[in-house]
Amino acid sequence: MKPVRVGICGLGTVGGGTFNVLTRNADEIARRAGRPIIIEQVALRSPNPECDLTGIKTTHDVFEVARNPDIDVLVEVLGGYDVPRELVLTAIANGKHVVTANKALIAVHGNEIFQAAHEQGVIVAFEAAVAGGIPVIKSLREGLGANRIEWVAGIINGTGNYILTHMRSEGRAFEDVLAEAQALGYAEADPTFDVEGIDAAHKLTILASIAYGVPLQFEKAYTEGISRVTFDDVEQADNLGYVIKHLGISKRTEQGLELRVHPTLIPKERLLANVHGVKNAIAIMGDAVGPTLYYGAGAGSEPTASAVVADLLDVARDIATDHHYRVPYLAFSGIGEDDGGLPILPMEDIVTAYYLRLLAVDRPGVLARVATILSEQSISIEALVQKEATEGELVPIILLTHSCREKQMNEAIRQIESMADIAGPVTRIRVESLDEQE
Ligand SMILES: NC(=O)c1ccc[n+]([C@@H]2O[C@H](COP(=O)([O-])OP(=O)(O)OC[C@H]3O[C@@H](n4cnc5c(N)ncnc54)[C@H](O)[C@@H]3O)[C@@H](O)[C@H]2O)c1
Ligand SMILES: N[C@@H](CCO)C(=O)O
Ligand code: NA
Repeated sequence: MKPVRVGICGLGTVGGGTFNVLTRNADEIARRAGRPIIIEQVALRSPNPECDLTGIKTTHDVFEVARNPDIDVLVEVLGGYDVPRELVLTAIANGKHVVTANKALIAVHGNEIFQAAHEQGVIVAFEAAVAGGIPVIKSLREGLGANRIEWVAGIINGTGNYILTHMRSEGRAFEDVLAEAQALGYAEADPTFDVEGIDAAHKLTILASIAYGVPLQFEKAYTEGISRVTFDDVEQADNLGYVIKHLGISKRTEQGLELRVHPTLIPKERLLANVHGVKNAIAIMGDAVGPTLYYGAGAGSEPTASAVVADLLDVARDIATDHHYRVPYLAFSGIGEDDGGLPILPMEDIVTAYYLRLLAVDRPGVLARVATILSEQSISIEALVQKEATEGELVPIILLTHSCREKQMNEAIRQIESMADIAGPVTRIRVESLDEQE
């Protein structure tokens, strides 16, 4: 059987892992694919000490790979938006299949890329782009194909979860743990993508398109990161029986789709609350199957390579199939031009419970006024903790509310922040009690 010839563009964390897994497991992979998958060329800027390139054709020009007539599949593992977009479109125009780990590329330029690929009849596969080594795209797109998906919620940024885990378990500072995650190869080239929630929003955008058959709409995702979560919030949440996790959440409602990424309080006993370090987990609710959970390494060299190589196997198996009969890029037939009657909802319309932390002057009547403001917005309080203050100091007040509309909470926070006896901004962390164990 003719081998499938691969060109790898980028030999960093993921590219290096892909090179090594493909080389090390070549025989096993060939038996699975029914033909050998060989590395024909590697485009790199600098050597990767983990990879032995003896006998491999190399280049510094990634576009040489996209135009190389001896290559069947281009693997894009550079990172970024612009060069990868041009590279992938060039490869597609040259009739090559594409495998990428780049969620920024798919979330922002995916609609255009899939259209071009469809016209050329080539495959674009991106399992590594969401939750690294966890085969969540395949599970959602194929394994859950019978279901109407009700919600998807998960920890989908390894770096962020690594930081929250080590802040909680060791009381370490944010910057210190971030530097460690970067050294381990988990973080994006620009780590603000990890800590400000952008990377998770890219991934959630992709998951929502596959779950509900809507076009990729990254620009409509609500995005909030973990950079403002303090050790005090982590401790307060712990005292109340919760763990703070950074979640991507997309729920189907009667009005449309929620698409939001933010720190979230989760009850300690939930499975998602017990996903630590660089591990990711995604809970998906289907109407037929019920709740399901996918867990594993969300970042790192070989775990991510595991997904890249699995996509190469799919390409090797599907290469001879008429492209009209292949699994569609985003699971639904058509390139996602129609939103199936599911618009993405503005953040003001979502309904959730909240954790609030306020700093108040220790004076009678402050708490009563806060309670009145909340009740005027029809927000009821589930729990309240007021810490002891020493004379003249500000006291932290912690509140847990029942569910309300975000719009009402915005108004309540605006009024609370304008009270003379409240110092500084109110911290707000949303609470989710999604029952993935139901
Ligand atoms: N690191 C992870 O755990 C992980 C997991 C899933 C997905 N991803 C995604 O995989 C992609 C790669 O991430 P990474 O962590 O391997 O990054 P990296 O920085 O370790 O590797 C990227 C490599 O590409 C090279 N490169 C960049 N532009 C180039 C060019 N024009 N020509 C030749 N080489 C070029 C860089 O020199 C570098 O070696 C990104 O899109 C990232 O979001 C990473
Ligand atoms: N920077 C990403 C890599 C995996 O997509 C993360 O930490 O999750
Ligand atoms: Na994956």
